[in-house]
Amino acid sequence: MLNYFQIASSMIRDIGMKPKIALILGSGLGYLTCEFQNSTAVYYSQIPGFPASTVQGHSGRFIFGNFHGIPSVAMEGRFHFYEGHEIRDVVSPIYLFKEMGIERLLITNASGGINKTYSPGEIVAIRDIINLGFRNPLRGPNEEKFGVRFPDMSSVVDLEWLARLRERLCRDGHELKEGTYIWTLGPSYESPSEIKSFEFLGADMVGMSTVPELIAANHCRMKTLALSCVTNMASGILKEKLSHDDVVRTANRIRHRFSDIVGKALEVLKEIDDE
Ligand SMILES: O=P(O)(O)O[C@@H]1C[C@H](O)[C@@H](CO)O1
Ligand code: HPA
Repeated sequence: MLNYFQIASSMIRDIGMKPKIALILGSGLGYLTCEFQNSTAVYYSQIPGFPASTVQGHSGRFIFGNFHGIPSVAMEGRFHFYEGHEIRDVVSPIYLFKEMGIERLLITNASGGINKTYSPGEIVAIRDIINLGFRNPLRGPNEEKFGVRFPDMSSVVDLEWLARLRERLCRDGHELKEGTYIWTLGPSYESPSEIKSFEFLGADMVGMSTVPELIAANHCRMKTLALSCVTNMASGILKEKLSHDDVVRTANRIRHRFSDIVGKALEVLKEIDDE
């Protein structure tokens, strides 16, 4: 296992800043780091033993900088199980962030909409998850320094942060929908019959990431918000075939709205932390 403490300490020392929040940027959503001020990049390949990112729309680097006045670090490129990584490696950034002293995490992703009230380009907050990947990143010996053997999963996101963001957006005349995200292994998209069965299970969105990250973040008690960009309706709902190029294109198309919501999520966080 990587020595997260050693890596985190040397990164913080070399960069000369201690981030307060970490962001994981999903497919096509890496553009948020353009808004970082005084930024420094650290490529995953510069970190000995760290996994490499292989997916189009995921650059494979950390960006450190000031984001909406908060010292932040963002992952441009996450690790997916389907890339061939071990499940523990998929969540290695979460424990690295924890060792940097970070208590807040904002996860983003691209997903397929199962709930027919959603439409492509809509941003939905994840309220709950279904682990259909049947992989758990906590399998194996428990690292007691991070968390307990059997973590409670009754709320995988920080409900106060979510409620405050919802209120804030409502004041501006926008509704923030909340839904359940189901994780499949990928990399093939789902079949129409799979989507019908996921709907029956209670899922609103489907994707190939995020669930392992939420389990690990919950394990080490990081307060997390998760925003999903519904880039397409899930398989079989509309006539169109699914393609990753379209996923990335839609994520890019809604960049202003996405960046506005993320900005407000950080603003409400400052209010919460100041209280
Ligand atoms: O990293 P995310 O979950 O945003 O990426 C989604 C899931 C697959 O990696 C890819 C499929 O288009 O986009
Ligand atoms: N299915 C799985 N993952 C996805 C999808 C989808 O329809 N869209 C974006 N990521």
